[in-house]
Parts: sequence; C-alpha cells; structure tokens
Amino acid sequence: MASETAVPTRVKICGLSTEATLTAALEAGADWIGLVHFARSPRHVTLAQAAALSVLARGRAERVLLLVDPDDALVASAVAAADPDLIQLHGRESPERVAAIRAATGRPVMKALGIATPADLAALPAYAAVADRILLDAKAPADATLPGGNGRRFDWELLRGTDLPHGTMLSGGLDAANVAEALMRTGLRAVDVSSGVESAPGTKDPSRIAAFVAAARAAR
Ligand SMILES: O=C(O)c1ccccc1N[C@@H]1O[C@H](COP(=O)(O)O)[C@@H](O)[C@H]1O
Repeated sequence: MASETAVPTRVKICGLSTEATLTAALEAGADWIGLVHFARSPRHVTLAQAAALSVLARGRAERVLLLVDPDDALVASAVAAADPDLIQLHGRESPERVAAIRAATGRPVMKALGIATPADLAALPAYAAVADRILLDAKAPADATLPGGNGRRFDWELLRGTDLPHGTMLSGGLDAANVAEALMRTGLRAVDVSSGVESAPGTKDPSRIAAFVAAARAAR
C-alpha cells in the first residue's frame, strides 16, 4: 500500500466526449480530464473532437489523451491534435515502447497496468522506471472488447505490502459510493473514473461527476 495521506486527493474524469460533460467535469473541479481515442470505445472521440475539447480544457485541468497500442503515426497525429499534458497508454505497450513514446513526444506518459492477481504487479518496477505515472486498473477479462473502461474493480488488498511509485493512480469500477473506501484501503491519492459517472456506456452524467469529485475530495 502507499502512504500519501498528507497529499490532497486528485481526480481524473475519463472518457469525456461532449462540451457539456467536459464543462461539468471542469466545474466540479477535476484535476485531469481524459479523452479516449480508441475506436472500439463508446467514449471514442475523433482527433478533431479531441482538439476542440482540449482547447476548452487548456489551463483549467490537465488534459489526458488515452491511446491503446498506438503506432508511431497515430501517436504523432493524436498528440498534434489533442496537445495533451499527459499521454495514457492503456494497451499492451512494453516498457521499451512506453519509453520510446515518451522520448518521441516529449510529453509525460502514464502507463496503465491491469491487475487481477499478485503476479500482475511484477511488471510494476520496469514500468515505473520509464513512465511518469502508473495507473492501476482491473485487468480486463479475456473476452472483453475493451482493455479498460469496463466498470470492474480489482481486489485492492492485492496492493498491500507493495511499494507503489509516488503519484500512482487508482481506477477500475470506482464510483461516488466506493471511492472513499478505495482511497482509505489503498492509501493512494489519485483516482480515475469513467463508467462510474455514466448513466449508460459513453454517456457521462454531470450530477454523478460532481458527486464523484466531492466524495473523493471529502475522503480521508
Ligand atoms: O474508457 C474507455 O472506454 C477505455 C477504453 C480503453 C482503455 C481504457 C479505457 N478507460 C480507462 O479504464 C479505466 C477504468 O474505467 P472504469 O471507471 O472502470 O470504467 C480508467 O482508467 C479509464 O481511463
């Protein structure tokens, strides 16, 4: 578990795809806003949409561009369009690939790791050495369409005794009702949510966004 209890909780709202819901996240006080560019996702935004939403958020929250196993051409075009403050890699990118994308773009990179068993934490040091931030998510089932954004949580007790890098972000099945317990049980101080602030897959709900940010901030 981490021990960052003196650090204020920071919140990422991921999968924003409309101006109205982006505004809701900004007005709720989100620290990061996530734009998903992955065609299979119900939260997918085109690069033109990502560019427009990114301009709206600039200077108000850190803009996170989520990509899944992108090739060099996609990295270049997506970064040029979305101008992200942080690139979230949510596929099977190796540590070497994470380092290469970081070097090529000059942007900070957050690597998502899917967690289901203690063995899934074995890769943590190799990624921590090359990524600016680690994101822990529930491992997607083998038959899942998406590698994340499935509204599934993992057993937070798996983190007990693990030396997590400073700033590690927790995700996977979080919502306003469980985020305080998640923060308390893991000791982490950064959380990410997508499904838990939606009324249907891909449809963000402004009242759930506000409730999630308030619950995370109120947590001790
Ligand atoms: O949100 C998506 O559609 C998505 C698609 C592909 C990879 C990751 C995706 N989302 C990320 O998944 C986690 C957990 O989301 P949830 O709250 O359990 O729905 C989160 O980090 C999102 O950024």
